[in-house]
Amino acid sequence: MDAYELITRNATEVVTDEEVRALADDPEGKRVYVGYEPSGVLHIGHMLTATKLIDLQEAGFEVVVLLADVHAYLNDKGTFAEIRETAERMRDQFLAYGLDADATEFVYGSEFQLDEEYVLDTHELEVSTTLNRAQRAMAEIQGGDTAKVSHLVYPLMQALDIVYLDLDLAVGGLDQRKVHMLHREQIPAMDGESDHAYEARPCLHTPILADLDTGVGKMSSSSGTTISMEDSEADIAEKINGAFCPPTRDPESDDEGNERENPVLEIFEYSVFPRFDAVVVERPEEYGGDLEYDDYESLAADLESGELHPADAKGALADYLNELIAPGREVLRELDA
Ligand SMILES: Nc1ncnc2c1ncn2[C@@H]1O[C@H](COP(=O)(O)OP(=O)(O)OP(=O)(O)O)[C@@H](O)[C@H]1O
Ligand SMILES: N[C@@H](Cc1ccc(O)cc1)C(=O)O
Repeated sequence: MDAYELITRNATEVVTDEEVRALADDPEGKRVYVGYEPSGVLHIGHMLTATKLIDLQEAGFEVVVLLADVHAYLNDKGTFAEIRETAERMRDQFLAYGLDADATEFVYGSEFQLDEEYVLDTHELEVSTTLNRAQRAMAEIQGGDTAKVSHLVYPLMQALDIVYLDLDLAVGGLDQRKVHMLHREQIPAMDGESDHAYEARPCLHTPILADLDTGVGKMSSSSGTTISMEDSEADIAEKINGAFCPPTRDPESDDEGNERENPVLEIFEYSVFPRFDAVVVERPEEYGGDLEYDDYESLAADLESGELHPADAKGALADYLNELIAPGREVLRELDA
């Protein structure tokens, strides 16, 4: 796989393709980040972007993980002291998940977001951005139903982080795209207080997983079922066993099932195949024996044709997910001991 393929595999969107191709021509030492509101426990949504960071690390990028403590505070996720404590827990889980400790820089937002130049730059963006624009950027990020003033400052600061961390590429789930678009439009128009380059950076967005039980809407940790590093092997098996996984999809039918995604296949595609060379589905001899897949497409085709039964696919998915999650679970156990 060449650098461009590795950088962009499983990305839903890159902005712009031309800029990302230029990075792929010489990725060594380029800087990329994902920012996370510290929430204590990594869930499968965080893991998707972390998997992309692992790809980028392999391609030669320097990875920055922003533990966005100030942003979590602005999004009403707790007191500042509580947020700082959960950030520390999250850092260890990212390393356990497979990020290379020597090539990953962890930065707290509060390390630079309270500096005078940064604060003045935020104010400059407050002057140049309409209320409507900031609110739209936050639509998929804002916690709670009521927009607060803090929710309007939040996306402006996120747009500025990309400048202050001297990044060459910003990565996030597709829910971050409007903030990234705000970055691309507003930053080049700034006067700016600092020596950083006020230039728009390319962005890469990872997919949003569908709800595990229904395949409709977004998998969410506050409602519905999600997989996290707190889950035991038995929890994972139970959750995956209950997941929506229709055996076949008939494109001609207007049955409701066709509007749903298949979360089991999504997790195979975005979380499992990028981390394992091959996937083995164990089956008793009487049902045809083990199946081995080198790529996602052949597994999906077998599920579609009926060669692979959903129950067998789910069993394998639970095993592979457990393997990915086990080291982080161990870290949590040690922290709580
Ligand atoms: N369904 C999903 N699929 C992929 N990534 C997701 C998903 N949900 C959240 N993320 C990612 O996980 C990170 C945390 O997002 P967020 O706090 O919104 O998730 P959450 O804990 O599920 O929140 P909520 O309970 O409000 O839905 C973000 O980086 C986001 O892009
Ligand atoms: N907006 C991100 C968190 C974040 C904060 C600041 C950033 O610079 C980047 C990302 C989220 O929804 O989780």
